[in-house]
Amino acid sequence: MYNNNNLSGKMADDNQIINTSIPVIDLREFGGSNSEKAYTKLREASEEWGCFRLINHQIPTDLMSEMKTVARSLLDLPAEIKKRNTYDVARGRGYVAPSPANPYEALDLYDFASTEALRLFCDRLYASPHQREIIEKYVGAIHELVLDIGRKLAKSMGLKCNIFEEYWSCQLRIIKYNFTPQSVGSSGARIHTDSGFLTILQDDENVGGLEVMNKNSEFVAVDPWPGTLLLNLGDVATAWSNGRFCNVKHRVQCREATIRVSIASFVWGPKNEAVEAPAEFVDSEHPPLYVPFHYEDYWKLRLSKNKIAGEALELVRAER
Ligand SMILES: O=C(O)CCC(=O)C(=O)O
Ligand SMILES: [Fe+2]
Repeated sequence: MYNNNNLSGKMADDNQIINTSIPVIDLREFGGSNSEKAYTKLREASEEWGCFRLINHQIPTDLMSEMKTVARSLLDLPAEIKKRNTYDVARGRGYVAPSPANPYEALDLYDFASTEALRLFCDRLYASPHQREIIEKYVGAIHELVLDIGRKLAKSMGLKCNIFEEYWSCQLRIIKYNFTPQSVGSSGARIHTDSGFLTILQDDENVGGLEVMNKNSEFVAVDPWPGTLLLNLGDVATAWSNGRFCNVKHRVQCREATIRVSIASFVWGPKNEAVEAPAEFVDSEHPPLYVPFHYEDYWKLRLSKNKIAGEALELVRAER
């Protein structure tokens, strides 16, 4: 997640966009005759890119489009109502308002697996019974997918556990970019890595602009692909895997003067435990790269140092 206060502005450099595609992971290939290949592909995508398109997943297409409609209508509510979206007043988390310099606005549902958090989010925004039902179904389906991906990622690395078995903090964020003719060519979300382990992104089905960085530090455009999801790995994934998983750098560029809506489901970190590489990833050739840390402490550190593109991991490096 990036610093909400400083998202926009033209990019200083004029990075070239590369015309290749990010890896595609087909969930139907797991368990069938291509299963072994599918796990290898998943591991390679996670190590080399830290992101991939997920196709043939179990979130129904209808639910995805209904959720998009709900997201749009909540983001279209009057500002006074959207401002009621707070879950942590002390830290200022909740509704992010757009400003002339910043075309981005967002509503947050922290802890989407909690019925109480869901109820509060809906109550504060005066969501209709239908909207509540859709949000509840959507976060339920995303939660199932998170668990499935946690099992598959672990298996792809030769582990038997489910990474997200313990209680992990998670957050649903619905985002609207109010792109105007003046914002074309500028940045809607500046370059960042996500601070947690995993992000499941339902990007806009029509409006592009999302770009991810490959291993050669080139930006690759992530074109819309309706019905699919984009999975990103963040800083916690890099720390947990003892440096094997890539925390993908990405940004959103304004390509056209239109509204862009995306829905991000973040899986941040274990609630009650430190982020630490499993013993299987550590040996004399692979000493621990990072000290164990609690996600919330890392999040605060990242924000206070304004290091949002993965650099904050240097601050939790183990001594050599
Ligand atoms: O809106 C998007 O497509 C990406 C959003 C994003 O990267 C984030 O919220 O961390
Ligand atoms: Fe992101």
